[in-house]
Amino acid sequence: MIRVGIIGAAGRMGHALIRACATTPGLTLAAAIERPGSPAIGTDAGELAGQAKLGIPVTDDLAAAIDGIDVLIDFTRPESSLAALALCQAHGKRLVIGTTGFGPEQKAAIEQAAQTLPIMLAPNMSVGVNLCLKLLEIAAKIIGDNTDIEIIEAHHRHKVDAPSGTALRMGEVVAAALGRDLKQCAVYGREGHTGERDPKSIGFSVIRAGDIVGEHTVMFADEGERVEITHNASSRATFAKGAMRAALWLAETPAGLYDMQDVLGLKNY
Ligand SMILES: NC(=O)c1ccc[n+]([C@@H]2O[C@H](COP(=O)([O-])OP(=O)(O)OC[C@H]3O[C@@H](n4cnc5c(N)ncnc54)[C@H](O)[C@@H]3O)[C@@H](O)[C@H]2O)c1
Ligand SMILES: O=C(O)C1=N[C@H](C(=O)O)CCC1
Repeated sequence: MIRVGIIGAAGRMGHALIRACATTPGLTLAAAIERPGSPAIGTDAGELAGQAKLGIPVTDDLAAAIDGIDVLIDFTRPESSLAALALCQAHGKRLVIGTTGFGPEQKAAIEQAAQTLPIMLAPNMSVGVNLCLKLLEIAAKIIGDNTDIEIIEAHHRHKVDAPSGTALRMGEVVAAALGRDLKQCAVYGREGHTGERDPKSIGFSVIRAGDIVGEHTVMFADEGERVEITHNASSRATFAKGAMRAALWLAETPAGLYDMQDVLGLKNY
């Protein structure tokens, strides 16, 4: 049995992760961690996630819990992920990171830690989104240079980072397939007198509304036709299932920085 720790246990993803862990053969929940001061501290992780009691009380002390786990799953905030990363490094624990919104220095710290630790970092753990990343690579290579590329994403009102990690990854995949640098060609929203569209740009548009779980469309638009690749998530269970798959995979994998394409065996497609 692989012993899983879930940090961010009281969050939207935390609940979905606790439920998924309880029903995944080969995994057992060994620790549920929340931020100090969270009203969830001391509650039973199973009950917190709306399920039967699991006998695992939610704690704010990852340092005390870490020796009892094999893989930590983190869906929190970048600063918290980095603090958890430092503890995982100190204790040699594998880490699945679903948190989004990392800056360049934070990404560099994760890359550095992955030299000695197995880490899986992915902004979206659904199979469907990872299939879309492959489709985007193909579409970009075939029609990307002749079309206007726009990425549109929509998420719930509580999301704190924009564009979504998934939208940014989609932009990176498309830019790489076209030999462009996303830092140079990305346009984040438009307002006022913008001038005509730069044909080499990749545009991003963001919607935050209600309880939208996660929607992404990449548009390749020409005169007379356009191709759209769309993924709509209707439940967080799809991300949680991917995280469980990643934990099982990472438990058998040597040090390195991996993404969901590695877990799903999509790298060489
Ligand atoms: N990779 C994916 O497939 C995927 C899917 C969904 C969400 N996400 C990302 O996961 C993250 C969390 O999303 P969410 O909707 O669950 O957010 P949320 O705000 O509902 O949950 C985050 C939880 O982390 C907890 N937290 C914050 N700081 C902490 C700390 N220092 N120690 C322990 N716990 C701490 C918060 O109290 C909260 O309960 C976001 O970055 C989001 O973009 C990724
Ligand atoms: O709910 C969120 O927050 C999500 N964030 C991820 C992202 O930023 O791409 C994935 C989908 C849900």
